Amino acid sequence: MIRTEGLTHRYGDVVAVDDVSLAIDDGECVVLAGANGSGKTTLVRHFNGLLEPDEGRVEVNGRDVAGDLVAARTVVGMVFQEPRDQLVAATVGADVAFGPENLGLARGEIDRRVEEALAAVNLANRREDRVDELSGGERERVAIAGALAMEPDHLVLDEPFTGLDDPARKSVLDRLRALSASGTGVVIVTHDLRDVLGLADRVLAMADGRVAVDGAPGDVVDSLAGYDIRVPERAEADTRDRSARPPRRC
Ligand SMILES: Nc1ncnc2c1ncn2[C@@H]1O[C@H](COP(=O)(O)OP(=O)(O)OP(=O)(O)O)[C@@H](O)[C@H]1O
Repeated sequence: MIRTEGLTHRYGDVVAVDDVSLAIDDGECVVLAGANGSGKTTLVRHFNGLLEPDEGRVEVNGRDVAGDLVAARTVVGMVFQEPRDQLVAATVGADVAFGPENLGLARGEIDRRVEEALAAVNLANRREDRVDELSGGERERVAIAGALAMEPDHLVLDEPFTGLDDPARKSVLDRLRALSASGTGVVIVTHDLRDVLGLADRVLAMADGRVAVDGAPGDVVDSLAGYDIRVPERAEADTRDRSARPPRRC
C-alpha cells in the first residue's frame, strides 16, 4: 500500500501538493487526473522518494519512504513523462535488463522478465535494436518495459500513452489490467481519460495541489469536466452503464 499523510510540497512560493492524505491499495488501479500544473507529477514523485516532503510523510508497505529509499524504489516502479531520460543502455534488451541485473537476479530470471516485458509493449524480437535508433514512441515502450521487468508492487506511469500507437497502447493496457488483477497496484497519471477511464477502479482528480475528486469512475465522471479533464462522451456513457456492476480491476 502507498499512503501519504498531510503531504505538502512547495517549489519556492508555489504549493504544488497541498496537504494530501490518501491510500492506494495493492492491486488497485487508480487514474490520477487533473489539469496541467495541478500537482499530479509532484505527488507521484513522492511515492518512491524522488522528492522530499516539505510537510507530512509517505509510506510504502508500511515503511517510511524517506527512511529507506532503496526499498521504496524497488517496490514502486515509475515511468516518467520524458522516458528517453530513463534509458541507460545501448540496446533495447540491455536497457530492460538493467534494473533486474541491479537486483542481482539470476540470468535465466532476467531473460524471462526481459522477454515478458518486451512482449507486453509489442517489442518482442527487438532486443538487439539500438536505443538511439528508436522512434520516440518506441523509446517510451522500452521505458515501460524496463519498469515492468522490475515487477514492482506498485507501478506508476506518468502520461504513458502520449507517444504510443494504437496496438502498443492496447498491449500496454492489457498488461496493466493483468498486473492489477494479479495484485500489482497501478497508478496512471493523465489529464486525458479517453484510454483509461473504463479500466480504473478509482479516479482521483487534482486541482491546485489538492485531491478534489476521489471515487469510482461511474460515481465521479460527471464532475470531471469541471477540472479540465478530458472525458469523451462515449466513455462517460460506458462508465455510467458499468457503475451498476461490481468494480473491476485495471
Ligand atoms: N521543478 C519545478 N520548479 C518549480 N515549479 C515547479 C517545478 N515542477 C513543477 N512546478 C510547479 O508545480 C505545480 C505542479 O506541477 P506538476 O508538474 O506537479 O503538475 P502536473 O499536474 O503534473 O502538470 P502536467 O499535467 O502539466 O504535467 C505547477 O504550478 C508547476 O509549475
